[in-house]
Amino acid sequence: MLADPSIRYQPYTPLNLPDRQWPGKVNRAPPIWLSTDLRDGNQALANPMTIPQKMVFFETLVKCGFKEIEVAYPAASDTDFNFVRMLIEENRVPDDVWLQVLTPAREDLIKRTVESVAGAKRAIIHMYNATCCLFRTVVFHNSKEETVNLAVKHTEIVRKLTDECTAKHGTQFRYEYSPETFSQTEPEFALEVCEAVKKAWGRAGPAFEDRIIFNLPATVEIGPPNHYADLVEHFCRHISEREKIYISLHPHNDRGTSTAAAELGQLAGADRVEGCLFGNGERTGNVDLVNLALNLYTQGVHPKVDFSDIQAVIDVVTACNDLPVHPRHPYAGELVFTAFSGSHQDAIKKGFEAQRERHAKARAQGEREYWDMPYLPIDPADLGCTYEAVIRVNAQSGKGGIAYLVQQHLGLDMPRKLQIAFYQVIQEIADREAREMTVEDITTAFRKTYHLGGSVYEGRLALRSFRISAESAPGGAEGEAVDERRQFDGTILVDGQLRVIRGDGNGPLSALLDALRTHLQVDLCLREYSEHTISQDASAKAASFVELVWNSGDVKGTRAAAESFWGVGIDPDIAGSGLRAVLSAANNAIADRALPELKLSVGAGFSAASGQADVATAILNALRLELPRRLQAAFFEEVQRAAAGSGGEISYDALVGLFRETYGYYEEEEGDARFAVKSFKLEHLNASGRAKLSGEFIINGKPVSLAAEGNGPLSAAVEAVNRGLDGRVSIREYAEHSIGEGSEVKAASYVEVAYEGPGGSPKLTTWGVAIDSDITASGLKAVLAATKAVEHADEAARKAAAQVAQQ
Ligand SMILES: CC(=O)SCCNC(=O)CCNC(=O)[C@H](O)C(C)(C)COP(=O)(O)OP(=O)(O)OC[C@H]1O[C@@H](n2cnc3c(N)ncnc32)[C@H](O)[C@@H]1OP(=O)(O)O
Ligand SMILES: CC(C)C(=O)C(=O)O
Repeated sequence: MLADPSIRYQPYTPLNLPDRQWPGKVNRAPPIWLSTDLRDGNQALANPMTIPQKMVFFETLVKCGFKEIEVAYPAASDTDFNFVRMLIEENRVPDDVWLQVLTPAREDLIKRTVESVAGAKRAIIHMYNATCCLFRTVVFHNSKEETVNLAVKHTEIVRKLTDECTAKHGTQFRYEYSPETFSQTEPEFALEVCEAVKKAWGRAGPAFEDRIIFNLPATVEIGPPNHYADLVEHFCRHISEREKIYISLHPHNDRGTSTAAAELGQLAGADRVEGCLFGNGERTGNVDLVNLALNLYTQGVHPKVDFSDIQAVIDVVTACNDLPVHPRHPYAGELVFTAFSGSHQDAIKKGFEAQRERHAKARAQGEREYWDMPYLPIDPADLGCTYEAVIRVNAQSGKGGIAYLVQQHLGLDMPRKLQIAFYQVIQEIADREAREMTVEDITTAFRKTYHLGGSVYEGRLALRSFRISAESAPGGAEGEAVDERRQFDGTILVDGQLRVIRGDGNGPLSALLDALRTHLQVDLCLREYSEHTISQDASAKAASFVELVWNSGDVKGTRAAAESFWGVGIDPDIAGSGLRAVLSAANNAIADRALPELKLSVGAGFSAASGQADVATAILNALRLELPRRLQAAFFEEVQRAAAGSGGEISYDALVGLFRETYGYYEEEEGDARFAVKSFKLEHLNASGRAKLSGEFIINGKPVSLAAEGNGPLSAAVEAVNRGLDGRVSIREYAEHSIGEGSEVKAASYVEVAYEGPGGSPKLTTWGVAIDSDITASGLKAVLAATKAVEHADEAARKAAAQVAQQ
């Protein structure tokens, strides 16, 4: 580059227009648009468009709503000429669309041009000759006078030929004249040429169809847009019979300011703008009509052309031009609705949230829902774009953007501190891999980090089933509200092995934390908890977020603990989502740390809580039975008794045998069963659930016929059993769950019955356990199994009663 460019380049000559009006004006209506994609755009392509390409492009322009389309330079080539003919002969031009064709001021070429549109309903003949000094002298070797004469003479030819064509074919013509290189032409001379052309045309009138179009090209953009606006205003103010003229702009983009030039030119009085979609055209291109139209749109002015499906337009234009649309191109570029940087993303995320609230309020008050978003001048949805690409994540991104994507794609509103924690996870990946993080990268990292989304992402601890029950805390002065404690009974997978754990606390989460502490020596406490509902289709789910800290050392779970662990849980049930969130955080806390293994034998001196759960775990793994808590306690007593009688220890195999024996639990086929329902009939007697049960049963290996009524099948069974007893049994607790899945699914039932012998003998409670593919049958079998122990007691009671009678 030159040290002093002024030795080579001259500045534009500013126009002296001190009373210029355009700076104080505002564009409040769209101009008449002319697309010259198929002419100026086409002539600038290395490979001009084929007829089929032109046709697709033309149809796209029509679909977008362009009513004036420069379709060809018909004298240039057969392709262009034939394309115009095809449009006309195949009736491809809607009635409200004007075909425009360009010709130089040469008679033979004008003739061919008019011939090309013969038979069209409506056509604009556009003739040009360059008028600036450089072109006059260098290209045409013409004086000013000869330049005027050239324009006048050929305008008269256009007039004559079009008149003839109208007479012969009925085509309605308008005339457009371009003093090419207008912005480099002396302003007074541009006026002089145009006045002469208007006169030669001789039929300009104020009606739309009669107006002559003076197109004022910035053939090469040689000055700033304000200069162009001055030239346009000067022309508009001084041309005679302004009301019979449409002033048209044709800015090129050599200085990169064609959009500004077109906008200021309209303020300066122009009525019409010629350009190309996405700014194709000679050199740096024609002004971009999409840009201009959407600039108006974002000012609340409908441009009267439609880009609601901008991608479809991009697809056609790029295919026909064989040129890409730059990723940063206004409104159309792949990246223009995208923010990578943290502060932009943060503002956009907050903007969306604020806008949602603002719109809801405005809607409720019947007011307009204005778009007012940081960094997004237009709603991408108005152009048929989704919000998917609005926020994209790389090493420049922040927590806000990542949280936005998690919100959009997983429906989770992360609390601020979780956003910070998860941001570290993504930053670490983005830095390490030095690449953009896709939405999938982020959602997968989220699922992995918080063990969310099925077995693939499960951590070392995973919830299988749980039950939360309430019990009143002891104590409390009379009249005081009694605190309810919560009990957690659950089955969790620990490193692939099912374990029964249980704990107590003020609420479900602290009860689970207690269980983790008791059974797995994972001593954590809750620092933060929040939840919200997620609406997915019609079914709402709960999402919970917890922050846990180690409950050890000096800080003992206070906010001072430096290290904390976040967890996320989703479940249809709110308690379930909280419990899952606790396990998710616990997984992050334990990382690789070893957990206490399941004991393979149970001793008589085991602590009640861990011993009962270990026993229950053995039964769960051996028989898939999830024992209710009180049954765990009852069976643990049996186990301790048995262990005491066998040297203080009992193996797991022996323990399973003991369980079967104690609760009459056998999975054999009916023929061998000790407690079986051979057949039963259940009649519902009324709406309140009263039922009549009759059937053939096996009780402790013996066939028995029973029939009785009760409030349901189980109470009817109890009633039937009571007929054969001297004492009475009643159901104290009933629980059930399914085992297996699909057609293999079975019901497991647990029944605790209380027995009261004749003559007020002490109450006895006993459990029965059974499974069956039919849930009623499994309940009945469990009742029958429970009566086994009762029968012994009844027998004893009867003997005792007989002895008393003999005495
Ligand atoms: C700014 C613009 O975009 S203007 C539109 C430009 N578009 C095109 O040129 C595309 C189509 N053009 C063509 O196919 C050819 O140029 C044609 C068919 C029009 C003419 O081809 P040719 O006759 O071979 O002439 P050529 O292409 O060399 O054009 C230059 C001649 O036209 C003259 N000329 C240039 N512009 C004009 C004009 N607007 N009016 C009259 N004559 C003109 C030149 O002075 C030169 O004349 P000369 O040969 O006497 O010196
Ligand atoms: C023919 C004219 C209008 C032209 O294309 C230009 O000046 O750029």
